[in-house]
Amino acid sequence: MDFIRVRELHKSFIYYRKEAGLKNSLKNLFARKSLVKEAVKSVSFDIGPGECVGFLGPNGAGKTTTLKMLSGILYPTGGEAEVLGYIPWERKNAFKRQFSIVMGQKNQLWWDLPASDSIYLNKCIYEIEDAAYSRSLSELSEMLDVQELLNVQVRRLSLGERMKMELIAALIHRPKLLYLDEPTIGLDFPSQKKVREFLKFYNEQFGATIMLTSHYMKDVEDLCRRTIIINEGSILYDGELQKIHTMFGEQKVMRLQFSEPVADQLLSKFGRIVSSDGYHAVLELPKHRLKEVSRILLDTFPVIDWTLEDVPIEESISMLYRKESVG
Ligand SMILES: Nc1ncnc2c1ncn2[C@@H]1O[C@H](COP(=O)(O)OP(=O)(O)OP(=O)(O)O)[C@@H](O)[C@H]1O
Repeated sequence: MDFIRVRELHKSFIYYRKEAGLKNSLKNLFARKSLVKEAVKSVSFDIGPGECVGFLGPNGAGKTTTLKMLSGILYPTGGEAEVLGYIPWERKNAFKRQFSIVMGQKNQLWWDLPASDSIYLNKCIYEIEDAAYSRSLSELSEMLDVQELLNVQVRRLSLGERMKMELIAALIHRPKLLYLDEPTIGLDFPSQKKVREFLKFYNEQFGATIMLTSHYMKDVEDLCRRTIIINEGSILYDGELQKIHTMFGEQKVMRLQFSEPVADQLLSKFGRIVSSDGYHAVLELPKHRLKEVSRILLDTFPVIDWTLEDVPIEESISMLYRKESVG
C-alpha cells in the first residue's frame, strides 16, 4: 500500500507585476498585467509507509509548494494526490489528525506564551486523552532534553530550543506522517545533530513516514536512503541518495595550495575550477586524467600541499542540476 500517491500534480500561481511609482500604481488599478509562475509541473511519485524521503532541490524548485499541496494548505492547479487514503486539499479532520507539517522558517508556537501552553492547545485540538498526553509530552521533551524549558516564554528561547518545542507541538498527537521543511535551518551543529537523532528515533520507533526538505546535506544523508530531487518544478531524480555519486563517480576533487599565486587560466585546462584565490585552488577533474594531471601540476606549479577527495554529495547534486540546465 502506498502512503503517499502523487500523479501529475501541478501548481501554477498567478501574480501581478507592480511597477514602481504613483503613476504606475494608478495605472495598475485599471490595467494589471498578470503573470503565471509554474511552481510545480506535473510531478508523480509514491512513498510507502515508514519511508523517510529527502526532498531536495535548489531555491525556488517547488519543494514547499509540493509539501503545501500534500498537506492540503494549497489547492493544486491539476493532477491527483492521495495521502493516507485522503485527498489532502479536502482537509478532512480525520486526515488532519494523522499528519504534521513543521516549517523551520515559520513559528507555529505562541510567541508570548510558554511552549507548554501551545502544546496543551494541540492536546485540546487533537482531543488527546490526559494519560496519553502526559506520556507523550514527557517522552518527547526528555528525548529532546528540554523538560526544564517547557514553561519558559517562547520568545525567550534560543532558535534551537524553539525548534525542539516546535517538534514536540507537532508530534504530541503521534502523527503517522511528518512533513519537515528545513527543520534544522539556522541551528548550530550540536542542535542540528540532536534534531536529526530525534527524527531518526521518531521514524524508527513509531514507523512514521517522513518527507524532509533541507539544504543541509547531512540531514538527508543521516536520515534518508531515498531522495527525490526537483528542479524548476520537475523531478530530476528519484532513487537512493548514494547512487547519485555513482552517476558522477568519474570525477575527483583536487585541493591545491601554492607558495605563489597561480592564475585561473593556467589551471582551467586541467579541469573545472570549483574555487581559487591564487594561493589555493579546488579543481574537479576526471579520474582517468588524475595521474597525468597530478604529475604536470606537481612538476610545473609551485605546489606546497595537495589532497584528493571524492566529489561531495552536494556537488554531485549540483552537477545533476547543471546537466539538466545544459539539456
Ligand atoms: N504565492 C505565490 N505566488 C507566486 N509565486 C509563488 C508563490 N509561492 C511560490 N511561488 C514561486 O514558486 C516557485 C517555487 O517556490 P517554492 O517555495 O515551492 O520553492 P522551494 O523549492 O521551497 O524553495 P526554497 O528552497 O527557496 O524554500 C518559486 O519561484 C516561488 O517564487
